[in-house]
Amino acid sequence: MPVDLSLYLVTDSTPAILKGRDLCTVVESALQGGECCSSLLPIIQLTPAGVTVVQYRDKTNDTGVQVETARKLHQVTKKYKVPLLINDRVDVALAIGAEGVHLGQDDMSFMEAKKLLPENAIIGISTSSVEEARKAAADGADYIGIGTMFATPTKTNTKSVIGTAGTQVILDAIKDSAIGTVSIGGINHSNVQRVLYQSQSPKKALDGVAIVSAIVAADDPKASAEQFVNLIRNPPRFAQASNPPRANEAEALLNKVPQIIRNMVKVHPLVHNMINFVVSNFVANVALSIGASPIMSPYGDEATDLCKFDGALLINMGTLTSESVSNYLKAIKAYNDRGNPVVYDPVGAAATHIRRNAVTQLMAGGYFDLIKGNEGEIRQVWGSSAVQQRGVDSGPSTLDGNQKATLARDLARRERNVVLLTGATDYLSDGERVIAVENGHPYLGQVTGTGCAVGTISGCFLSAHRSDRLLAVLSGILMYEIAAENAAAKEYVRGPGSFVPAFVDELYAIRTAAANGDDSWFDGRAKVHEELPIAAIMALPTRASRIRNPALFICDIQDKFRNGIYEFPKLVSTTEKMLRAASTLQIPVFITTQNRAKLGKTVPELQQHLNGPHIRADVDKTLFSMITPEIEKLLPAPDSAPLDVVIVGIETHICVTQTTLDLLERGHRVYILVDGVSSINPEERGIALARLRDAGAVVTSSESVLFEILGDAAHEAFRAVSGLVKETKETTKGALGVFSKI
Ligand SMILES: Cc1ncc(COP(=O)(O)OP(=O)(O)O)c(N)n1
Ligand SMILES: Cc1ncsc1CCOP(=O)(O)O
Repeated sequence: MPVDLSLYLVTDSTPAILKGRDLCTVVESALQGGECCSSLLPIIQLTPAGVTVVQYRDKTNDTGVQVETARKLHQVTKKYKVPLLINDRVDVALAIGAEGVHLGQDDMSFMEAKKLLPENAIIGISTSSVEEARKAAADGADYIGIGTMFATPTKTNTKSVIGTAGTQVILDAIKDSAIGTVSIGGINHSNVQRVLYQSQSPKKALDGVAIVSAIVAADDPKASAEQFVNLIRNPPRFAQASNPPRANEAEALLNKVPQIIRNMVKVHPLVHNMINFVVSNFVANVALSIGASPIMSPYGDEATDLCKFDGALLINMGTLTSESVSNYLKAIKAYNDRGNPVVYDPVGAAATHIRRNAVTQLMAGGYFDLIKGNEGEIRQVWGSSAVQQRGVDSGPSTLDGNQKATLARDLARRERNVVLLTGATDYLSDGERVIAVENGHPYLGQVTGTGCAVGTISGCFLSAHRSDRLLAVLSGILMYEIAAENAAAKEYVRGPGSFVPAFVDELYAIRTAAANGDDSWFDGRAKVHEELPIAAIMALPTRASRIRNPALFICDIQDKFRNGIYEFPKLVSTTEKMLRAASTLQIPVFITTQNRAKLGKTVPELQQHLNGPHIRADVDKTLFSMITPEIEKLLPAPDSAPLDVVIVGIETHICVTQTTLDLLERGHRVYILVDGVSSINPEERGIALARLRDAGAVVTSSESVLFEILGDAAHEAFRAVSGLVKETKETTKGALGVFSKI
């Protein structure tokens, strides 16, 4: 049955939220938030007019009180012609004749509830992953509650906090279904528009938001509901229409750049820098030299006044302190509320635990018009689990140009903003267009602050040119990088030291030329082209880091191969050790055989270890890859919980290779045990392992993996596993002796 989910009120009877008030009175007040229109509408409204659904969620009272309260609430909701759903309790819903129920993953199944409830009852299901959402849609649920959007004190036992990015993935996965969708968790007046805007996938958007505390705990629930209705009806102020690429996009953009620079100089924008202390002075001088007005203020409360100058805010977390994040969040809110541009430079994003957390908090806490960073930083923001960053440098590059372009494009698409991935070539994308810029000079990499200044410059251009953010940032980078080339070409510039003053002079020279309407400095100088990204960043190899979610894959260790495969018994002994450890640690095991009828079963030495609940599959196949449809069905979706697949078996260059590539392609991480894989020709091993390492797999040893899974000598299985390692030390040595020479 269709249900208007736009403003979905979930009740809470805990004293901290209800504050001694009567629940029915609070709910009635919230329902009055749309009273002007609701009496004209049928019981299931199709236009948002105040609270559109109420869910009675009571975790404290016993059944008798719940039935009594639900009955009273139903009187109220009926008056406002709004459906009442009961959380968890089908029996309570039946007792009072409620319009439906909301069920969690651990509650009565959809099918059972469907059997018990009347034909037209509304049934909603909580989901936090793609599989749960797909299942609810396939079962025929009326809507899904997707969450938890943001961590919230109202429900602390939530399975996962998925944010707008996770919600978007779920919406995308069910884009072909008509099922209703509502987001829940930590949603309030200041983030509701962003939740709706940033969660949207190209083909499916949220139908509404479910709110507990922001309405039930509000001093004035009616005013709160009214405010939600207004916010839900309008896009956030920072929302922008997309600019789909046209033919010759780079050329079309370049034609506009001089004009954009002239305009920026004329506007003389203010740029509010919350920037690291190392580069503050240099960056302020750069901003002045291009004709902007910099102010450096790390004090979040000051932003409420500063944002009124309608300039841009730069968040550069280069010298993070314990107070930085809360100050940033205040400032971001002030600029977001006003619709003024915010630039995020996640300096050193992957370097430390504190910085990684700061990235998570800031990404959840506000909207950034531009995210600018090097490869390591942008990968961290994207959510790669294994970024290596030493200090603030990018760390070793793992992506080629095309992959960088794809990363920038996909992050911009996901966040619905603009992303600049900096490096010798800069990749700039708004989620549709990707522009590669090859201007600049190596001296820029030798002077502290030159990267940070790009964030500030971008802010200046974003605030002066609002209609096309990609064009604004492109103009800023070109002004900056051409000035660097001009400075480095001066005969008195001998290195980074003499480069700095020359660079500031050249920025000033371009600014002066632009102010005089002279664009000759730009003629033929831009080294810019359009980059066509590959399919999707999901296809990028996910480099493995720490093993967190292990699974053991045993590939085709069958009798018929015994005589042909190089050092077969040693591979079997490694596999036996891994199977025994998997049983102790209850690691899920997936086994395949290739054409069992012809090539025989998994070898007898391993058979005794192939029982138990952790043995998830034992599949015969003709495919070379182990990722058969049967096994694929059993794997978790990588966006919810990528596996750390430890693989052993044969042949390295055929079935092991194809399994590894399939797993990487699906976003899982793969660890190939050098002492557990073999081929008929030993030379094939080295070639295949090198290829798979390039593709993103980790080539390692059985013992190393076992200790990594344990992680701590205090692990309850430590004694058992270390005992096993000791017991098998001779066979391990033998296997390494032959297999480690790759
Ligand atoms: C609309 C909506 N979505 C999700 C939930 C959470 O339900 P559940 O997972 O069953 O957790 P509890 O509410 O039982 O704590 C919900 N209630 N409503
Ligand atoms: C019931 C529930 N399920 C996931 S989060 C949540 C509580 C949401 O409460 P609030 O709107 O106060 O953050």
